[in-house]
This record gives sequence, C-alpha cells and structure tokens, in this order.
Amino acid sequence: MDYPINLDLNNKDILIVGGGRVGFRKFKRLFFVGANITVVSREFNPAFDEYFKNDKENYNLLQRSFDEDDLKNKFLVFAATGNRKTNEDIAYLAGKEDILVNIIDNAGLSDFTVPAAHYRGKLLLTASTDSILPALSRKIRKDLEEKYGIEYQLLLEVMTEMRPGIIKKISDMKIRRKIFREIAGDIFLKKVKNIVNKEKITELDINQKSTTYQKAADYLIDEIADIIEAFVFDKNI
Ligand SMILES: C[C@@]1(CC(=O)O)C2=NC(=C\c3[nH]c(c(CCC(=O)O)c3CC(=O)O)Cc3[nH]c(c(CC(=O)O)c3CCC(=O)O)/C=C3\N/C(=C\2)[C@@H](CCC(=O)O)[C@]3(C)CC(=O)O)/[C@H]1CCC(=O)O
Ligand SMILES: NC(=O)c1ccc[n+]([C@@H]2O[C@H](COP(=O)([O-])OP(=O)(O)OC[C@H]3O[C@@H](n4cnc5c(N)ncnc54)[C@H](O)[C@@H]3O)[C@@H](O)[C@H]2O)c1
Repeated sequence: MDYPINLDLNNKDILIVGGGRVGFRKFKRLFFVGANITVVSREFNPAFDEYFKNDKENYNLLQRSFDEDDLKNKFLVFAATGNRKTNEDIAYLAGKEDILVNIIDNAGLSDFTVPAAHYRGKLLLTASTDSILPALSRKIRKDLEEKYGIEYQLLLEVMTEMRPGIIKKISDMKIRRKIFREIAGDIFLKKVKNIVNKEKITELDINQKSTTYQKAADYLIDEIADIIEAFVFDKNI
C-alpha cells in the first residue's frame, strides 16, 4: 500500500531524464507547481518546442545523454527514458544518493508513482491504482473533472479569506467543527453552485478577482456569516 502525500515542490530542484511523451507529461505538471526543473534528454518531444522558445528561469532543457553528475543536489528524480536498462541504472544511482525516484516503466523500482490529478483551484483530487491500470486513473480523473466544478474553487477562495477570522473569533472547537461541516455540506455547496450558474463565474473571474467574483464572494460571505450566527446562538438551521 502506498502513502499519499502532497509535496510542496515550489523552487525545489527536480531532474527528469528523458524528454519524450511521458517525460513531457511529468514536466508540464512540475512546471505548473513551480518546481525548478532540469530535463536531460538525447532528443526532445516536439511538445517541448514552445518551452525552448520562451526559456524561463525555472527550467533547463539539456540535449545530451544522462550523466551521473546530473543527480547532484536533486530533490526528486524522474527516469523517463525509453530504455529500461538506463532507467534501472538511474534508480540504482539515485538510491545510492538517497534521492527519491519515479521510474516510468518500473513501479517496483520507484520510490513513488504519480497519480492522475484534477486541480480545481485549491482543491486537488487524485487517483491511482497501485500501478495496475493507469488508464483507469486517467478515466477517474476525467470523471472527477465533470463532478467537481468551479463551485469548489469559488468556495475555497472565499474560505481562504474567512477561515483565519473564524478560527480567531470562535474559540469553541465543537462549534467551529459544526460551522465548517455546514459550509462543506451539500446544502451550502448547492448555494455556491447556484451562484456560479447565476453569475456565470469562470475560472478567470476567480483568478483575477474580477467584479463578478467580488459580487459572488460578498454574497457567500453574508451566507457564511448567517451560518456562524446560527451556530453560535445554537439555533437549529
Ligand atoms: C496516472 C498517470 C499520471 C501521469 O503520468 O501524469 C500515470 N500514467 C498515466 C497514463 C498512462 N500510462 C500508460 C498509458 C497507456 C495505456 C496503458 O497502457 O494503460 C496511459 C494513458 C495515456 O497515456 O493516455 C501506460 C503505462 N503507465 C505505466 C507504465 C509502465 C508499467 O506499467 O510498467 C505503462 C506502460 C504499460 C505498457 O504498455 O506496458 C506506469 C505508471 N503510470 C503511472 C501514472 C504510474 C501508476 C499510476 C497508477 O497507480 O494508476 C506508473 C506506475 C509510474 C508513473 O508514471 O508514475 C497518467 C494519466 C494522467 C491523466 O491523464 O490523468
Ligand atoms: N509512466 C507512464 O505514465 C507511462 C505511460 C506510457 C508508457 N510508459 C512507458 O514509458 C516508456 C516510453 O516513454 P515515452 O513514450 O516517453 O518514450 P520516448 O521514446 O518518447 O522518450 C524517451 C526519451 O528518452 C530519451 N533518452 C533515451 N536514452 C537516454 C539517455 N541515456 N539519456 C538521456 N535521454 C535519453 C530519448 O531521446 C527520448 O527523447 C515505455 O517503456 C513505456 O513502457 C510509461
């Protein structure tokens, strides 16, 4: 059984060996989460072309063969060459240096695997199959995309603002738990969904904190204030 963990890779030094189709998939997500990525590859998949063009400071694309020195000071390593023996060698060398590895064609030699992931703002949902059927992980990720819509992003964005204040104001843990469970419950989520539909809120609105977002957020803040009041005064809502 694997242990699930959410890693903060912002500015961490990551090595990917092999810039093929799979190497690119790993690269894209690492880039999205702000890692410092070095990709070493004899050849690069054309998907990397746009990244060669806008060379940014947080990645380095090196067209050459893997060298043992590439492992130096790396936090994580992905062995993503199409060559099973090379990937095995990387697993062995990284193991010697106590660096955790993901081997794309060998779950047995991997310290960790990568789950399929659906990001909805600050909500992160993942699926994995103990390496038995990655295609099922992918299918479940697509199902989650359908089911967990923008209302979850909106709710978490509003709660980012409200949670510290609620914790500060309400010292009774039991009451706080009731409040948070109500906010995370079906009835309140339905309200959030209704407002998303009514105001036609998009991901961009939330990311840019547009006036449409502000209007929705103000409405939700009022609703949350009502929930707090009801529980603090122990009314049955
Ligand atoms: C979830 C996802 C995450 C990601 O990579 O981002 C991911 N694989 C994805 C897609 C995918 N992988 C494969 C296909 C082709 C269809 C098929 O063959 O099934 C497709 C579908 C496609 O490409 O469309 C084939 C495949 N996968 C592995 C091997 C090697 C082997 O089994 O030895 C082979 C070749 C088998 C062979 O042909 O012999 C190994 C691994 N793949 C894993 C993760 C880890 C286990 C995750 C788990 O526990 O489920 C693990 C162990 C290592 C790792 O990479 O961490 C991502 C979906 C992302 C998304 O779309 O959401
Ligand atoms: N983990 C997964 O999600 C997953 C999905 C599909 C397939 N696979 C497995 O992955 C493998 C194929 O991956 P792909 O489609 O990305 O392959 P690919 O051939 O597209 O890419 C491999 C890259 O590695 C580079 N490379 C090879 N040897 C190298 C070395 N010594 N140093 C530096 N770079 C080197 C090549 O130049 C190439 O760009 C298959 O073995 C398959 O079993 C894994």
